[in-house]
Amino acid sequence: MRLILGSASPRRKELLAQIGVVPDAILPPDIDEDPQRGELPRPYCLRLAREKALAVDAGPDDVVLCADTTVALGRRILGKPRNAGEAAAFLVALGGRRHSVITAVAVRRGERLWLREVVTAVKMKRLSDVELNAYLSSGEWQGKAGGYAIQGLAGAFVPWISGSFTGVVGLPVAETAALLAAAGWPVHGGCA
Ligand SMILES: Cc1cn([C@H]2C[C@H](O)[C@@H](COP(=O)(O)OP(=O)(O)OP(=O)(O)O)O2)c(=O)[nH]c1=O
Repeated sequence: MRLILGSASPRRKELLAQIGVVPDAILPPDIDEDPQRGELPRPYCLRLAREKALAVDAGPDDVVLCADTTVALGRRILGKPRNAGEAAAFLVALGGRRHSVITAVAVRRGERLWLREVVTAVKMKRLSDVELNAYLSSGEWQGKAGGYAIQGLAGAFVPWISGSFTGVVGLPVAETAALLAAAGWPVHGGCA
């Protein structure tokens, strides 16, 4: 039995390491991340996590772990911005409001699949032009859903969250540990 992390995200690898889990292999899946017409954020996020887990080439006894993080502003899905202009538009839309960050985690072993979503409410303050421009110049928005990373400079813009901090960063570790255990992968809370 091997543990395969199906993710190109360095954050997910680090968050797994935080709970003492080290994958045997990292095989990022390549799937189409475009939302379907009219698709809502939560079903979208669950669908992507599932599709990622199914796209990883693994043996029948291997445990595959994948996740997807989606920022939802009401019914709107904010994915990874394609450029700085789109990141700016996302941050302006998020400023002064509450939004949700959904992370869906999928664990697969052979034909069996365990799926779980974790939704966290996040409040972002309204950014001044100086803050917005400094953040865009930092480049930290790149590759991040919603165009920000709470674990970096944007932490200064987030006065409040309700839910899972690790879920916002990309992998809710408590729920992930439970899913891995359900699939038969031993997680010992740091004693692995
Ligand atoms: C909101 C938020 C997102 N993110 C990141 C987590 C995810 O890596 C990314 C959302 O993109 P995802 O599509 O979930 O993941 P990914 O493309 O980085 O990696 P893979 O599909 O191979 O697993 O946004 C943060 O790091 N901090 C945050 O505060």
